[in-house]
Amino acid sequence: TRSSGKRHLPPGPKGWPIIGNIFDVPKGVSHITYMEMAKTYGSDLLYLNMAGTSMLILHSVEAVNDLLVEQAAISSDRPRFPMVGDLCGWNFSLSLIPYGEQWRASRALLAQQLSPQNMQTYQKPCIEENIYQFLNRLVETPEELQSHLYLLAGRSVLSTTYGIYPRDHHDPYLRTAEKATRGFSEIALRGTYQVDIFPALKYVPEWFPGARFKARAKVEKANVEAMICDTLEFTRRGMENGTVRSSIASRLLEEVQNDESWSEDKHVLLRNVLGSLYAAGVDTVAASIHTVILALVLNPDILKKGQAAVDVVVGRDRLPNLDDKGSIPYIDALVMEGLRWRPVVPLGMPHSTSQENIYRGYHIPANTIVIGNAWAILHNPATYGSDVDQFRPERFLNSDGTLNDKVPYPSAAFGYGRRVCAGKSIAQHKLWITVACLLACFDLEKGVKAEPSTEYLNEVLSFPRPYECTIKLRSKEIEALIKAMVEAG
Ligand code: HEM
Repeated sequence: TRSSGKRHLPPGPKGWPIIGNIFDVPKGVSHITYMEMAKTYGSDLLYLNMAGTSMLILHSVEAVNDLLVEQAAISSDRPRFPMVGDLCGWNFSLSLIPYGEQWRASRALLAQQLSPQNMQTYQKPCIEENIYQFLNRLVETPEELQSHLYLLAGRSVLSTTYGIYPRDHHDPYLRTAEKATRGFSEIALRGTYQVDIFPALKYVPEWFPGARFKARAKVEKANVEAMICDTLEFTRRGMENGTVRSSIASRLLEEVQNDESWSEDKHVLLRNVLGSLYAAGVDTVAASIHTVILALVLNPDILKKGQAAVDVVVGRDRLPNLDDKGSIPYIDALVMEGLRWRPVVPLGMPHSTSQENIYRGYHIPANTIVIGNAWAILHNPATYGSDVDQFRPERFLNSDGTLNDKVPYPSAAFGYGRRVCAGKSIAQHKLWITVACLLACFDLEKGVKAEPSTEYLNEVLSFPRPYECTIKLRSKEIEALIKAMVEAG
């Protein structure tokens, strides 16, 4: 066992002086590498020293529950991100802000807006309208599945958050938000920037040789500011001249008008919370849906079962809506299996400890980065069966087709403890209605040119490499139903 002074650290490779284990860990995200490394130490805890920063990777539900849920009071901070946070300006974002008063106030604002009551009144009609538009686009240009999916996910966040309803990919608000978010993904990829390993570099001036990262950061910062400010300004102006539809922003701004204790600080808080949602809630949702579509294309028998399950409940005279959620367990099983089989954030978001701790006799220093390896948890044969690498929704079902509550929900896909995904419920609704509607309307088949690749790109998020598939309407009547829903919306 290694030690820090006299105290024992959890198991992990020995490492070099100063740089520690930097070279033991490949560039990019590496959930499988960590899982394999943990196995070689026969431990669900894996400790690495990243040039002086302690990192602890958890590989079991037990360790995650003990450290990130039970001890959330000391493990809900975030590490600092010198490049993406300090220099590119993402520190405002709810996903990155330190654990404290501002974080608490932000989560409270969202919890209130995303409450079940608000979900029924405000989010549900908006989510449904977006999905029917998406189906209509798929009827017209099925070969553009990928870009329709991103438009669906982006439009859905912009409309529920700000009342912005982009018509197409050229919408300026959509483009600005996409640009900022793409920048985030490129920059946050571990190992891309030296300043993340040696934070003192952030003080070197822009003209200094090798400081090109500072020029990049300036451009990114401008994109981020445009994303969070222009959108809220759209809602504010729209409210003044009565042209904007209700949204999370408009309802919160209305509250402000009646709140005498409202201050500039609270306004900034509101802007920042809302500005956090696009980056957190677009690619995650699009990638999760993409995974289920890939699985359906690869498994025609599962597609058929899903279609039959929807048809029995919904019939052929209407499209599914969110009131059907709860009565088609096969769709729940499909969505859960997608989240389990290929979790979008396989290593979750890193937490950080705010004080030192002893766990199972091991010393865990203050400011240790704690990562829950969702992939390892969701691919544990003891929980999900020996065929964990297969896509098999039936694992979540009893033989009579009802949900089997003995098989745990793949909650690791949404993170842990107090920092658990703030959009978990809204995301579950979006995934459910999208999968139900796709099955009701289309036959999804392999493309003619090539077998779909099952390869995933593991960047900040994990998503399928684009694949070819054929999307055909199940009948002419369904096209009429889709058109009618779009016109009604
Ligand atoms: C399938 C879709 C989604 C997945 C798999 C997902 C997953 C995650 C994960 C793993 C985290 C980190 C949790 C942790 O630190 O332990 C997270 C955080 C977060 N998610 Fe999601 N998410 C999804 C969709 C959404 C949506 C639609 C929204 C909002 C509209 C959203 C908003 C957030 C926010 C604001 C945070 C930061 C929470 C904090 O740090 O306190 N997410 N999400």
